[in-house]
Amino acid sequence: SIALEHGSHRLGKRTDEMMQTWRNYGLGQFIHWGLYAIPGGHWEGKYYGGAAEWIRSWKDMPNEAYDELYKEFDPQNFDPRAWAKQAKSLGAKYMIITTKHHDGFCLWPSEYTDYDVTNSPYGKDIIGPLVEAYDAEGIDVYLYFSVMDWNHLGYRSKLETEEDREAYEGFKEFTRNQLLELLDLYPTTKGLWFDGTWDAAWKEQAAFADKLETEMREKIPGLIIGSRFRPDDYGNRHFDSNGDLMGDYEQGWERKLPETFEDTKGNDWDCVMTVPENQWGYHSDWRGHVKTSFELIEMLVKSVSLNGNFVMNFGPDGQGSIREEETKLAAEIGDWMDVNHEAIYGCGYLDWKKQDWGYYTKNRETGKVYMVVFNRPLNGALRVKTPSKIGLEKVYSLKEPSVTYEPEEVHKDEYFIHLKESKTSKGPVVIVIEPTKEKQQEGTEYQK
Ligand SMILES: C[C@@H]1N[C@@H](C(=O)NCc2ccccc2)[C@H](O)[C@@H]1O
Repeated sequence: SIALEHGSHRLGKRTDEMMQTWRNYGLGQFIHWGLYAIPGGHWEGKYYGGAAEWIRSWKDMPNEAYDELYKEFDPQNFDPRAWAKQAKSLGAKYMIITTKHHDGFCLWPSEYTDYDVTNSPYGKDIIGPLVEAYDAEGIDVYLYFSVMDWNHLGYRSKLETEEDREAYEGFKEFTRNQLLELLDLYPTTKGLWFDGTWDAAWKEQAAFADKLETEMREKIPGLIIGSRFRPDDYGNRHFDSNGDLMGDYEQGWERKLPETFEDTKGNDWDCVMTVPENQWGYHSDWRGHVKTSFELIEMLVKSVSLNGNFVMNFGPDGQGSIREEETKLAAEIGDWMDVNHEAIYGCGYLDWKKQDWGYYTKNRETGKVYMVVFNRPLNGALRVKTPSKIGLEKVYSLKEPSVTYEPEEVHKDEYFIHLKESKTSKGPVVIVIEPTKEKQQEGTEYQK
């Protein structure tokens, strides 16, 4: 292996309480909110086809025009308690809020810049009331922070001249100050979700980032930081030059999902997902495919079945309202979660052979097995192959637990479970198996 000073500092998973809590969330809510919600993907009557939160980089949007938008930020509809209540009914266990996106505008009163909410007509802290409202609903709060900052004069994407390097030192100090300030102001935050760390300039900062990550972890013991923050000695993020995971979980699944357990390398991971194909900030004209609640539930279940968390994105509009499409999805997913959350919370990977009807999840505490059925076989017979000597002690549906199923053994350790579920059931049906205790399959303990 390659000698690294600033590579991964831990092999294997974190096993402490805060990480176990993180591992058992299942479902999270991402919120992308900021000045980009004001133009909402349009400028002077023209439609911007890129991601709405990147509109400042659009050739038809003069930087000067974008940089004046903070003078219009006055979201009178902003209601953090309503947002938190909606997240509760969705069934989200944690929420990630953009404190500062790539444009550099800060939703909290920062001592280190004037480019923040206190200098907008709104004039008040946004992050604090959100943290308070979500804490009150029992939803853990994580802070999204973009290292890339188009507003700061010291920011550089690459370091070419001596002047670049001097300016960038100031930018690094500014970045450190803002991060420590956020942890001081919002000490109940459970972790940081970093973004905008792909620049060559940042990839040269292994030592600085390593020291800063240590400082942040000292400020809030147990703080959870993913693989997208710091580069190793050779500029590698997510996995260091020896292939070991940086940070506490893999943060590489943005708008995509792993297909197999092997794709996850056995690590903890999250998938962050947009409702349209590629809009995080508010865009008033969603084009292309907009995901249905059925598709989002399948992505959620697939994530949990592979030991990941699924984080669904919301992009409130310029006045602070949650758009109706997202409200509708939150209600539909919430209704399904009300009945089936037992197959999500505290659940993870089960090493039984994947079948066509859908996904298995396993409750890490009870060992109960959940069959989440998305593809009902035409003959209604769900095939289940168990590891040898594991039987199906008790089988029932989460929706109607009183109705038990008698599995039909069609081969050794292979059964058919004949679905009785009424065809009208909305969304995937979940069948619960309480496996016999003959012998807990070796190896599944590791998957925890
Ligand atoms: C979570 C999302 N990340 C931001 C983004 O720029 N993603 C595009 C991207 C993703 C991975 C490598 C480079 C660039 C988007 O604006 C969202 O904030």
